[in-house]
Amino acid sequence: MIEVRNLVKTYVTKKGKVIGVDNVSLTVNKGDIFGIVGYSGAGKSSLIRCLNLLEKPTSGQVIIDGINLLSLNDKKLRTARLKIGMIFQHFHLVSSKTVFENVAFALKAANKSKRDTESRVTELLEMVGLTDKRDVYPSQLSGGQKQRVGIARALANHPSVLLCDEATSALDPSTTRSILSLLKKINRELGLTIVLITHEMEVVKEICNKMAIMQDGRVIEEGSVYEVFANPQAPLTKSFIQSVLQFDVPSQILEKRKGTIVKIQFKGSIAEESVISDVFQKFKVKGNILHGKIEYIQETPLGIFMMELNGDESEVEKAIEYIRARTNSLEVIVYAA
Ligand SMILES: Nc1ncnc2c1ncn2[C@@H]1O[C@H](COP(=O)(O)OP(=O)(O)OP(=O)(O)O)[C@@H](O)[C@H]1O
Repeated sequence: MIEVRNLVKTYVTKKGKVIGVDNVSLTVNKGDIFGIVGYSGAGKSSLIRCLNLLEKPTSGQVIIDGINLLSLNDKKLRTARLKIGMIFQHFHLVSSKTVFENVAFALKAANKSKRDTESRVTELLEMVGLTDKRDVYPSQLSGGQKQRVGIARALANHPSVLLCDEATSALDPSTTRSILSLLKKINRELGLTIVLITHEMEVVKEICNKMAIMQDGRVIEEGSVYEVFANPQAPLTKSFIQSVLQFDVPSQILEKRKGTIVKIQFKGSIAEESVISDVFQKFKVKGNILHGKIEYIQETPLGIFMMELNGDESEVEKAIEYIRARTNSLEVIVYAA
């Protein structure tokens, strides 16, 4: 488990103080895949680099598996860091070393014997699907393969936490998916806690169970990925969600409609019920679906529909109340002309 308490990171520059992280407190539970999202400059890198003290916090606490990292001397910190793996956007591999040597290098710090190193690296390369690449150099690998080496190296010392610093931002969409599914597999099979930072909401939607949104060094919203997607509060969160759920009806289309336009969200098992068809049976209203989709987030459905309802005002009103009561989430976008 990771606990971040009142973490502050300020940088002193020639132009004065710059705030990287502004009083952030977070809890990441064991086994979580925790995504931290924000635009460039929001403080994500500063925060994740403070989690293994690559960046020394100005104040606050970072407690990993019960150990306050800021209380450790250099030697103890080096040992504690072996339990915190990290992967990077640009992989950070040593170009003059082979794949095997890059991974083995991580075991040097832990003083492993040659034989233990050989068997551990072999096991790791198998885990990330690179057994046949053990003797090649990084320049002969694709971006996805380089990141797999990075993952193998990060896992070498059996860490309990893996920090991912924009780990898929330099990769194409299909390679991104394969790396994300590898991370998910590692999380599931090894019970590894993963913290990742990204500016891509798609990444969070794909693998995280918890998330936080950062802006100006602060966490402005956090929670389970499903709840944040279904119920975003802050304007920035809403715009991030919009970018991935892409729920837009052109205004020219909306302007032409004569009925009442409603946006309905179906959460969880309600998305599998027949609320909409029931409405048409129960009330004298006609419906016209303008947009609709069901997203699966954390394997739980989230349905979003935009509909035009036509009929007598009182029937439309009853239909709206019925849907509202069943879904808990109906927003009238435009009332009938
Ligand atoms: N070494 C540094 N010296 C001075 N200021 C810094 C340093 N590192 C980060 N900052 C500043 O701290 C703030 C947060 O930057 P940070 O890199 O943590 O954000 P980010 O969300 O990771 O953005 P990006 O994705 O662009 O890296 C920014 O204003 C940035 O300019």
